[in-house]
Amino acid sequence: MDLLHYDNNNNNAKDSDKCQSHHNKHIKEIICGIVEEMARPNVSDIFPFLRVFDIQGAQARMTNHHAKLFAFFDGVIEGRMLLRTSDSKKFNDVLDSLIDLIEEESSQLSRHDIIHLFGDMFIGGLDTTSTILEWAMAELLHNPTKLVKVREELQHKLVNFGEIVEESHASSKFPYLCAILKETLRLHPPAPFLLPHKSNDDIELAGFMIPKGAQVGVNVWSIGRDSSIWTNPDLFEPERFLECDIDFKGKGGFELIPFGAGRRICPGLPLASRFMHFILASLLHHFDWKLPDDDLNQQDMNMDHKFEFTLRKAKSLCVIHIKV
Ligand code: HEM
Repeated sequence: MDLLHYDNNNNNAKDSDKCQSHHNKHIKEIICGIVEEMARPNVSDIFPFLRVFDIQGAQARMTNHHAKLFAFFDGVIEGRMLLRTSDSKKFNDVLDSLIDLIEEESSQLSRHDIIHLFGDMFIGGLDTTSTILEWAMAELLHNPTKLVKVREELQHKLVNFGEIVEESHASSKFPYLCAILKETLRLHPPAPFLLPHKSNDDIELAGFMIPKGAQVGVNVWSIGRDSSIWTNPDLFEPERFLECDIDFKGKGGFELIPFGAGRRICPGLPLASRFMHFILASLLHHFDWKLPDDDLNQQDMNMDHKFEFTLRKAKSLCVIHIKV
């Protein structure tokens, strides 16, 4: 099921694509603005009494970005509702299902809720998912033997046996693909400090006193590279996950928690997990990949991080796809 079609009214495929790509660009710009703002150091986080003065203008800019984002979703919902009444047209995407819910008698969901729900989903899900896929592709191009191995796994299961794989069986059917994503999340967690948490009380943890009200960040990037937990922590070795049942669902151990753990674990985890596996498998199965000529040697690839709110590649990945 699609999340939402922005283009409610276009029957012409070409115009519809154009409109969709215009909206994609617009929404990407807004989300980038929000994510950049979240990453910018703010003196009010250190001296909370300064918050009311908004010295750096962060609050004003953030309010502006959110107003644009909410206006955008409001426009999409408005268009869709009109279309449903005038043409009885339905797209059967998530938006349609949510509108069905608000139209139910005594519904507890409002249009306002949908706007905020989409806000959460897009802010929380867009940059994180695309970043992890970029890193997974970059690691595979940087380690071509692993690229060959995962493509063989997909080829073997999908072509030779023509298998249709149920999502719930993905990890047993494609163990190497799953291991690649775990290894990518270990080395390049999109949210390297999770989201800021705040302690409700004074608490002593591992010998450290965390005072009530302190802001706490969990450095999952560093947990992922801790040599007391992982052998050769800086190497990309998906094989390490084939022999053990470590998962990223925040249950059991805490050595791999790119989505957080416990009560505030990422609510988008099930969706993100499906997206990541499905998109990566599709990219690898349907295309061959190579580096552009001037960057042919995979050892020379720039694999540095850019520490922002999400842990992006310092140099965006540039690759050539060849349809197979
Ligand atoms: C690879 C993809 C993703 C990663 C690595 C990721 C990671 C995270 C992390 C680390 C947190 C904070 C957890 C904490 O505070 O302890 C979080 C929160 C959140 N994520 Fe995700 N996320 C991903 C995809 C998504 C998707 C696809 C959605 C929605 C469709 C989403 C929606 C959210 C929301 C709404 C929150 C805030 C939850 C709260 O305030 O309690 N995320 N995510």
